[in-house]
Amino acid sequence: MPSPRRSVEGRPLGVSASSSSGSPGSPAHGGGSRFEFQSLLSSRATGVDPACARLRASESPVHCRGSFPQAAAGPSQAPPPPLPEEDRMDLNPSFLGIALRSLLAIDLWLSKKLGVCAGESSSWGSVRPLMKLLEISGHGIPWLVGTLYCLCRSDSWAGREVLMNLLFALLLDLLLVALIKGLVRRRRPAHNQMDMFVTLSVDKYSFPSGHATRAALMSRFILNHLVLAIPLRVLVVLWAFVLGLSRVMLGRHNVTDVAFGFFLGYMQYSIVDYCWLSPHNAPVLFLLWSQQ
Ligand SMILES: CC(C)=CCC/C(C)=C/CC/C(C)=C/CC/C(C)=C/COP(=O)(O)O
Repeated sequence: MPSPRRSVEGRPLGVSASSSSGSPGSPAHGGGSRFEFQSLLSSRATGVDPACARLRASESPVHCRGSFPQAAAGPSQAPPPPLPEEDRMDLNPSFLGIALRSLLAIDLWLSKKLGVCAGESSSWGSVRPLMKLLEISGHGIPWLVGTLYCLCRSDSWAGREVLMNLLFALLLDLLLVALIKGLVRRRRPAHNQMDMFVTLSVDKYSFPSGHATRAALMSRFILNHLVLAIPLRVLVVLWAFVLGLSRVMLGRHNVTDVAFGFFLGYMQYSIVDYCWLSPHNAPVLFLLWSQQ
């Protein structure tokens, strides 16, 4: 980020970045952009912030030197029109802002480092086919088709109940992931090749990872409703973890997309468990199904 003192064009205090190419307000995109200075008095939409006024009047070294004609011109001169909100960058962002930007920077850096199967020519390009096989194992379509098939074949009420809830869980997952992807609209990493097996339109976005939510949701569901030997239980957890990791290795996602995906999938299971469908609370659903 250019130093405010070096790129002074006008007024003291608040900094605004006006760029024609970078993302607005983002210091990460400030390269080549023109930085302007604007009085905090004019950058605040309403009233005068007393702290800013004090700084402007007496404590600003810039102002004291008297090297800025507009600042020195006195209160009678009309303040310049405020820049659009998206062109401004606060000089003293909050601790949360700094923490989030740092997390984002670490996320992007780590995701790029881990994206070793992003292309055939990448350092681990030879394991890309295996990663893509894993991708299919966590895709929504095989899970939906498999559940519907088992539901049709099931001849016990207990089995039907579990499968009905599994179907509900899968549909809830698709809905929530599509909703969040559509709201957040985070682009997939630049190094991703968009060569995925059947996608929905929101799947051009990466936050959260749908494979990670499914991995967490399905593994929790299986561990709670299937009686499995310990090695198989370990395998289920391992599958979920490796599937999440493979999303970053394939370059499909950043680490935070997968981490949040795991969290969301875990929480989705809690919702499904809480709303557990049974012939007692959803008799119509079960009667309809039994007439198929
Ligand atoms: C069969 C029934 C009852 C309903 C069909 C519902 C439906 C719209 C299914 C679509 C399944 C589908 C195409 C899911 C996309 C899965 C996917 C590619 C997710 C992206 O994962 P990500 O980890 O890259 O975010």
